[in-house]
Amino acid sequence: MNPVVVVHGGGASCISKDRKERVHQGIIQAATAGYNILKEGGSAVDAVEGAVTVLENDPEFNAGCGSVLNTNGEVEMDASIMSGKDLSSGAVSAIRCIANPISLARLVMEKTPHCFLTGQGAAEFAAAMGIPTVPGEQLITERNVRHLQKEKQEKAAQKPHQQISLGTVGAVALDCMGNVAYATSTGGIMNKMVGRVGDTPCIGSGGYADNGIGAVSTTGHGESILKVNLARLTLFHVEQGKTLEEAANMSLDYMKCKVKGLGGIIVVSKAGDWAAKWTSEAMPWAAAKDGKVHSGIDLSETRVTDLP
Ligand SMILES: CC(C)C[C@H](NC(=O)C[C@H](N)C(=O)O)C(=O)O
Repeated sequence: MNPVVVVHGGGASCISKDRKERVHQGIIQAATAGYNILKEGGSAVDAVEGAVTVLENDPEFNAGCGSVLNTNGEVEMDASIMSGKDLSSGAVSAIRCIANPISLARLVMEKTPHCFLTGQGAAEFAAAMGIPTVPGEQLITERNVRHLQKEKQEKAAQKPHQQISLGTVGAVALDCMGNVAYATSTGGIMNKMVGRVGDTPCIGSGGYADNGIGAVSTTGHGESILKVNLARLTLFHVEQGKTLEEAANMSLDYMKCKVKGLGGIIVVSKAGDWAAKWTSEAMPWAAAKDGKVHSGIDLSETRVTDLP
């Protein structure tokens, strides 16, 4: 089986030109990291964790360092991961002071009898697993401090505004053994209430993986994604015989019509086909397969480069 990895960097609105270049670099780096793991015989779970870790460590994206701030100016993160082999899943929500929530989600999947840990219990589990804490400020970027201020001012003035380009991250992969997996990680949405949990850690909404069908990772307005179970809905359409593009468009359209929510989807099938679709203004994405990486941010341009 030829391995495939697809990554996304959130459902973005207008990205400035110089930021576009940095976002593009980051997304390619993550796809390459995931692909190299698969090439070296790593599993789909290893690949999605590896790709998402690269993006959590990149301050341009809304996950790990670079996460958006809640209404108190703090970072609270959500993440989940799933193996399509046996549907094993791991999720964490409202996580503070940890560099890589996706690795904690994987530990929940592999080292506990549970699927989902939150708040204090998740923090205690992280400590027990030897995951170091980082000072909260280490995850906060100047850009997000500015954005929170702006968001609060606009809200106070009741100006119509759109959430600016954020950058939730996700990955899907198919490995040489025919296993699929997904991973999604986020700081959530800016100016959210303390304790707000979105779609990202919820299996079926923030992602889904089943070897019999494929794997999906989502981004977008979490409350809308939760209401329609966007990831599982997409795979349902694939199960019904739709192509990946049709399935992604159908579930995104449904979310738009039913709850006026915008978002984006990456999907890989058990056969190794893939698609990236969005109803937000843009979505940074990259797909690595057969030694090449295809990538794009908006509809204006798709690049193809050879993998090193
Ligand atoms: C405004 C939206 C399209 C931006 C998008 N946000 C998420 O994906 C947030 C995540 N699904 C949640 O609700 O917690 C982003 O970060 O790029």
